[in-house]
Amino acid sequence: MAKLGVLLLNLGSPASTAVPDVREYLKEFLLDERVIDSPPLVRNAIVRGLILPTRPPKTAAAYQRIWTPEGSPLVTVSEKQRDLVAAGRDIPIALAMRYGEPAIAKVIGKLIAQDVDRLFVMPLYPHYAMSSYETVVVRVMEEIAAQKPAMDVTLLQPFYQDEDYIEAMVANAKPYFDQGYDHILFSYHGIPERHLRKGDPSHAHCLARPDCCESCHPAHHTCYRHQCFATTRAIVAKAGIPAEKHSVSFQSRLGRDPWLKPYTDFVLEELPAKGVKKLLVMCPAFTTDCLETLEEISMEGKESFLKAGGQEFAQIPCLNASPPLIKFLNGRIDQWIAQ
Ligand SMILES: C=CC1=C(C)c2cc3[nH]c(cc4nc(cc5[nH]c(cc1n2)c(C)c5CCC(=O)O)C(CCC(=O)O)=C4C)c(C)c3C=C
Ligand SMILES: [Fe+2]
Ligand SMILES: [Fe+2]
Repeated sequence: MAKLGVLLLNLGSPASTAVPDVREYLKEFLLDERVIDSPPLVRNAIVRGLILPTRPPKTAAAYQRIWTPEGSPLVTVSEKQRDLVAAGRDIPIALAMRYGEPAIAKVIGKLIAQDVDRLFVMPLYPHYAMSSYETVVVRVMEEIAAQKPAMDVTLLQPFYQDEDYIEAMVANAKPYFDQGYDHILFSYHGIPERHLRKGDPSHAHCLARPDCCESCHPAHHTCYRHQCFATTRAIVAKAGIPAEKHSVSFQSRLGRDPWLKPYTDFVLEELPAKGVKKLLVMCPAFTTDCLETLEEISMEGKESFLKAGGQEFAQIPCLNASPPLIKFLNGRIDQWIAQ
């Protein structure tokens, strides 16, 4: 009989808000070839020469604004998700982070020490990007190849239009939708446009035309932009959000290269002039609240929207450790067990 185990994964946070810990975290994160995808010498020069000497104090200050007595929201809420999924199950449910702790190598080592030989790997990213889903899966598979190559592994695929995930998103957001709004902004983490083109197997489809993501194409299997639009369409259809009352934007860009547009920070400043006074922001790229939702959107974004003439602003919380998310994860685990 196979011994089953489940591994939940997310991005990870610094060990603390101290500048040296933040620098260490940014070093591991940004030296990842799937995050800054320049040739190694250039990547090293950019990260070690430009980013690490200047960015850590700014990032540390941002983390200080959201840090809780228990630690980073992303990590502590992920631990709650793990504990809730584990409750009532008699198989190991583990949690690891792509960067920082709990580290993938150690967590896989512990699962192997518990004799797990059939593993369900669950990256908690709804969408495929080489800088999120792909890098964590590649890292997990490298570690399994090194520690237990015979492991029987199943991967949870990006669940951007999974009906149960969409149902969870709508259930979680309903109290906010019911309060009324002028506009809902679906703000997704951005990626460089180059990353979309790299992931396009035809090298001719992604971003070749503005509506590339609307037509049928095999590139969409790995097209982050297409998948973000598909999530938005599905939520909008299920919740009955009018076409003229929502839009999509992309946040958190880094560096000077073009990233997916429109940029959330610009959109937040423009919306009040278009008559939007009461705004809801939803961030479906994140299953769990983190620096990018709690600080960049709920603090910085709110401030710039209000400064530009907006009157009411709310960020709809991510699914976090809510019953709808736990139900969704348990549904996928039950499906895998039954296979
Ligand atoms: C939702 C998936 C994510 C994608 C895709 C993604 C791409 C991506 N990110 C950076 C650079 C940074 N991201 C940072 C924080 C951060 N990013 C994600 C998720 C995705 N990133 C999360 C969940 C978080 C928050 C982590 C937390 O501890 O709460 C940061 C750190 C903060 C900062 O200094 O701004 C950086 C840097 C790039 C370059 C990129 C794609 C190429
Ligand atoms: Fe990021
Ligand atoms: Fe596309």
